[in-house]
Amino acid sequence: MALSKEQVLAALQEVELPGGGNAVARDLLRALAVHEGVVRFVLEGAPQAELEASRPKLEAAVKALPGVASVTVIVPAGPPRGLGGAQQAPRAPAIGGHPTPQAGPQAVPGVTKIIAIGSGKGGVGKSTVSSNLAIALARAGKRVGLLDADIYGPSQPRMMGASKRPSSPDGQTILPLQAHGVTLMSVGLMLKEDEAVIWRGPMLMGAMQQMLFQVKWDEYGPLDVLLIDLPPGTGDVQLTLGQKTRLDGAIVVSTPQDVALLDAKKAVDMFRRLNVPLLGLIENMSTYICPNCGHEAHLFGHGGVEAEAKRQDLPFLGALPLDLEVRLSGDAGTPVAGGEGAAAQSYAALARHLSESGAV
Ligand SMILES: Nc1ncnc2c1ncn2[C@@H]1O[C@H](COP(=O)(O)OP(=O)(O)OP(=O)(O)O)[C@@H](O)[C@H]1O
Repeated sequence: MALSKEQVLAALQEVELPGGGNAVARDLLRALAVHEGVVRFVLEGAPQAELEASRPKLEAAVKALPGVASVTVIVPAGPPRGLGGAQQAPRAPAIGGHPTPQAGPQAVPGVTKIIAIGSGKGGVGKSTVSSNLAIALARAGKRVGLLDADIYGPSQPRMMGASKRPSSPDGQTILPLQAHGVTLMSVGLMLKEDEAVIWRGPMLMGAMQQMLFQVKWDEYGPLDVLLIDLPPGTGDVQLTLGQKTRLDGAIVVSTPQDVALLDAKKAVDMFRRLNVPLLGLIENMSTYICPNCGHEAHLFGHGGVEAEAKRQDLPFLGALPLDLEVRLSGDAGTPVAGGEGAAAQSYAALARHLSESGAV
């Protein structure tokens, strides 16, 4: 029988590393390839001296397997790197490795409910709604977590005004931050601000798994709800979440524009296929009131999302106006929901509705 990846992983799991644990459990393996007896992999995510010291033992363990023609173990030069190249604090785990096997969807420890916030199209305000709703729910007395799963364009660190790199006391567990009363984690917190994520599907899946299960979500107390700010569209991240954990609900954000609505319908369809209960649709950037003359304009149309919700027999959760204050406060890291104006009241009403309906 041909040599398999599983056999190689099993052999590597048996090797105790100088720093304790094994390379599989500590997620130090990258790009494992097994082809016609030729085995190659990269060791990454621990101090280089430890990786170098581990290399001969790991090579020997794989060579001892029947059917192995050659083994190449690469230890990249330089300090440990993670998140597609970001320099890491000494013991922080690397993010974005290949996913580890998991038997079906699992609960996230310390979290009662998980609600995903998605959109079909980018730029419709999904992250803005996520951060403001998280704060509004926290103000209403809920214990709230916010996971920025928008891996290619993480905006929650900026919107929530949190930029400290999360720490990891044991090199495995990642401690989330806290901002505006919300427990927060984002891939963006582990990247340099202008660094691009260039990952294939499996790396994304590994990163999502880590974000769910390696982050100590109950660091500041158990959470009533974890909101997940999804990337736009219907791709690997959405699918991984559906496979790795149980989502208790989904909210779809759209602008009233036809192009956005078309994609929002696809997001609705995706959640239905993943068997995630749809809590409803939100129309963002619905109306614009001119601050000078009070004239009401509908820059992206108006009412389209409510009509679509009706057509799909889904709750319509509300229309949020296009408001300069919303953009400015989001850019400043102090979302409007933490203040007292009309926008804050809209979000408070949304939080109340979700609480009263038992969704949160
Ligand atoms: N109701 C609103 N009024 C004014 N500006 C808004 C409103 N909603 C969102 N914005 C602004 O629009 C921009 C895009 O919003 P946001 O990042 O929340 O969208 P997104 O759907 O999460 O985008 P992406 O798909 O790129 O992650 C931001 O600058 C944000 O401040």
